[in-house]
Amino acid sequence: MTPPARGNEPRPSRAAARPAEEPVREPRRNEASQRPAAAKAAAKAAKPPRRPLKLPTVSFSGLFGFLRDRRFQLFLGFFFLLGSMYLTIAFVSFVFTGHSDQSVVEGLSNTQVKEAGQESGNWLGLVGAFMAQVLIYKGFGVAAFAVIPIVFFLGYKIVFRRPGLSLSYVLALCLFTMVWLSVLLGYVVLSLEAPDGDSGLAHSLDFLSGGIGYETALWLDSLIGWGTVLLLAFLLISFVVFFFNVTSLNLHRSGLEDEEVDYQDTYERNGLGVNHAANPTASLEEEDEEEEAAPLGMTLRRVGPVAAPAAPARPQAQLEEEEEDEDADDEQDVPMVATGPIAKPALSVSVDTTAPVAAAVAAGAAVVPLTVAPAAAALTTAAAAAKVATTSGPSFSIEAPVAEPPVAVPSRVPTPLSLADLADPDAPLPAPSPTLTVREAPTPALEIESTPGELDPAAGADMAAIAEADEEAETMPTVNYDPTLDLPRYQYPTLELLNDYGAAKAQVSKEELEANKDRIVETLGHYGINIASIKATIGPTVTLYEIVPDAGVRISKIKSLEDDIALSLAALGIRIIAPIPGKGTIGIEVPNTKKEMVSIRSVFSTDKFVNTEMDLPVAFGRTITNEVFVADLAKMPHLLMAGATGQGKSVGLNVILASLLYKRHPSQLKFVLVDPKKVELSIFNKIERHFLAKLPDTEEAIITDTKKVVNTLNSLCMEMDRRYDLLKDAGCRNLKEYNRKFVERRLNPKKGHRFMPFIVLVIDELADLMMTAGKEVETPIARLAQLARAIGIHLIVATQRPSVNVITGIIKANFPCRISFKVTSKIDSRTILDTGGADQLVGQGDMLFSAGSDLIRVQCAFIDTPEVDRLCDYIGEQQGYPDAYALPEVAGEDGGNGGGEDFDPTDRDSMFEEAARVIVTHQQGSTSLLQRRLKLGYNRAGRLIDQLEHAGIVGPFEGSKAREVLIPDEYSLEQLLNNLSKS
Ligand SMILES: Nc1ncnc2c1ncn2[C@@H]1O[C@H](COP(=O)(O)OP(=O)(O)OP(=O)(O)O)[C@@H](O)[C@H]1O
Repeated sequence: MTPPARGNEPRPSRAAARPAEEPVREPRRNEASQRPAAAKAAAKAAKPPRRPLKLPTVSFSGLFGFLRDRRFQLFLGFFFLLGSMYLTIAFVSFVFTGHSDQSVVEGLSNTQVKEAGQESGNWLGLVGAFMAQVLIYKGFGVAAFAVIPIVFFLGYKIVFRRPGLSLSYVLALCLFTMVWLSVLLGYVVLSLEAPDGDSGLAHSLDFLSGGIGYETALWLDSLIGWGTVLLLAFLLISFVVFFFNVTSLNLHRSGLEDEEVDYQDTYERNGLGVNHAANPTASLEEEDEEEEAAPLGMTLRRVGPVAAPAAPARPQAQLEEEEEDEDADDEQDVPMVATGPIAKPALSVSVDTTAPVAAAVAAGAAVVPLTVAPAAAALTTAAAAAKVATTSGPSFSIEAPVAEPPVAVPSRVPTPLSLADLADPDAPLPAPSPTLTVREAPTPALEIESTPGELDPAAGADMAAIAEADEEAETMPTVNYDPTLDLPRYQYPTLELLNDYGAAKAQVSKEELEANKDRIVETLGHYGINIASIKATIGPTVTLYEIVPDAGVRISKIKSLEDDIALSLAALGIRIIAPIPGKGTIGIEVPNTKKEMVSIRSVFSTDKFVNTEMDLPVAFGRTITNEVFVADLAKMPHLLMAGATGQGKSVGLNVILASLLYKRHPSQLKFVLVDPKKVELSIFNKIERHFLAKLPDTEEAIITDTKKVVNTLNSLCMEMDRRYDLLKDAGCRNLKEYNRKFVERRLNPKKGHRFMPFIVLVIDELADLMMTAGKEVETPIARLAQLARAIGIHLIVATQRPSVNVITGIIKANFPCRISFKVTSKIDSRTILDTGGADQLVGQGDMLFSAGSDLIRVQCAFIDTPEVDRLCDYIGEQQGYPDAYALPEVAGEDGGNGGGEDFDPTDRDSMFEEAARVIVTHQQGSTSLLQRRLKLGYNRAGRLIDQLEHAGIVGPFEGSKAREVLIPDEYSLEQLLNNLSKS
């Protein structure tokens, strides 16, 4: 259902139209008119019939071509602006002079204009009096003032070309207000009338409603009587519901819903009409028609070079070709699109500091809704808790944070301890020393070293390109491009799609805590290790006991007792952290007897996730201190996941995908899903036209066949190659900078530039691929992992078998961020994390997240298959792109990037030789150079570069640098081309 591209419209170019007009030029007509009629007739008979082709072409664009003339637009725009002023003055004047002018206007047919004008009292003369009379007195009463903003807005839009409210938005609002208000006032006036049909007051007020308002009210009154009031109320409510897209009457809306409203607002500000309800059946053509029908200067969504909303998934080549067809001055005429939400930079990992407040609150009051007032209550409760802590007995104390910000608090009970219980002065206090402190304090924010992938400026800096890009910047329009306008009605998923498990139940009793503490103290005591103090922090899966040993005790001694302590506690999954980094204490993680399930909804509803400014935020779950753990995939920049079968990998992958689907618009993110197991990711098929990318001419977007995986990986390498070329051309160091520049319209789509979405490649089972395709997949994965960070391609690779022949050295070296669910042996744990510990996890989503030196234990959130299903249905049922996002085509079965010997010369592009000459003349092996010089689309230029590589004209891809040109001069090239054609 691709709508006709702009460039394909049967619109004659100016050059083509001119010769067609020549036969009817003035001089000939004059000559002809001077001849006698008979001679004229003879000449006419003798003249060969005029060829139909010579007739001037009559087309819409030809007829209304003057509308594109900026001078005419300005003329019209100022006409409206001044017109609105004129109306304002005339209307205000009517308030004072309307009564006296009434007879003048009504008697116009019998009076001379000059006379009538002299009689008229309106400040703007007879015309002013007439307009006010028609619009106010006969029309809509005072509500007719609503015409003024319409006229003003029309002029403003045409003159200033500013993005913002759309005309349809203002029209709908003003017209509704005008009609509704005049009928309401009509009804009021009617009600004030005496039953005998007249009343002085009503008569003096009847200008309020105007004739139309009064007559309509009268008609309604005779039809439905008092029901008129109800009808008006109903109309008002309906209008508000549709106009402001009210979907919920819940005043205590979660943050995520609020955010949707923000997006909505953005759309409205962007001039996208008023009804944003998802309309899965609305075709893209319809949208285009709407735009075409909009009056001059109001086609805000016709964003020219790139925004063509109806064909967003079109390959860039097509876009470019369309653009080539545009008139040269089209660029100036391109109407603007308002700024939309752009991904902002963010820290890579953050921790939800609300959790401790939640914990404290939850301990005192079980459920705290997501409103500000309860958050304040949280503070009060937390303060009370702190007070309790200071007054508690010497052998058992509780710390609770006081100064937490009043933020949204998740409705859950993160810790089983009841402050009320513990504050009870009569409660029996445990005797043994040392003191156990149950701590619900925040841990310091976890930060992964920010390693934004950047092109080496020295290697890639092409100063000429940068200068050129800057030069372009000056000539391009300054209004911003909004990629989300591709699918303006897209609704972000809501929390309602996810299961609500309610507030979690208390899992760890005070007795359990005390018993564990006693056993730890006792066990260590057996080995002569005395403890100064011990604190417990309760998490969803494990409780962390933090020990401060007596002075002089060696840490390595405690570490060596790990197994003994585990034995004496009779618990699996004990992990000893000695020392806890940055704290100088020793941590012993003991699994809780009853685990708490962390629902995805409870994680997604937190302030941390809702308000995150990360580019690709992933809410993994909760740390052992109950804090929500959100990390930025864009900063990781790739992720390796391992875990024995049944330990939560698939759920973990779904959590990652769901997080990204909740936070990104389809125009900003694409997934390439590789699922050798064939069943794990198939559920995401439904969002193919929104979020998936695939090779052209392939049926399924989710790749299950190894051969296709190789092609897809090679295609991604090509995409990476092209993106690097574009970045270099734009003088940008990473995707973010590039997209910012593009959004600001400082990059020219005619030169191949485009808005680039993030691409996330997910491989669900690497072991399978490595066994069947080995090096063929290892090499492109490693290349992508090494180089793709700066250009927004991120990899998530999962495997059941973290053995060294699957996670090879080269793969591992390029995945600094790793996640391990429970694995079966310490060796596996070392393979994936470079340290033990993953073998000690308790399963069911218990995981270790490693980012460089940090190792964080997280209980992965749980998302069930029906939830994923609902999420995908919700997105899939909305209007999407015509097809999945097209990855570059790869030349042959082997992917086109390698296999030089198998190259088939007959496959060469018809522009091969020309491309070779361009490359050799400029001594620059770049795809974008070919695009510019030969006016080619992306795919074709990319293919040409591959063919040139096969032919030995350019060297292999070198990341940020341009490819090396292997032929020194044109003479050598001609010889080579001769040889090639002979062979
Ligand atoms: N975060 C979690 N919270 C609670 N339970 C979980 C969690 N993750 C997984 N589980 C439980 O473990 C089961 C297995 O999880 P999952 O299917 O993700 O394992 P897997 O590692 O992908 O296994 P395989 O590799 O065989 O596909 C789930 O059905 C669920 O019952």
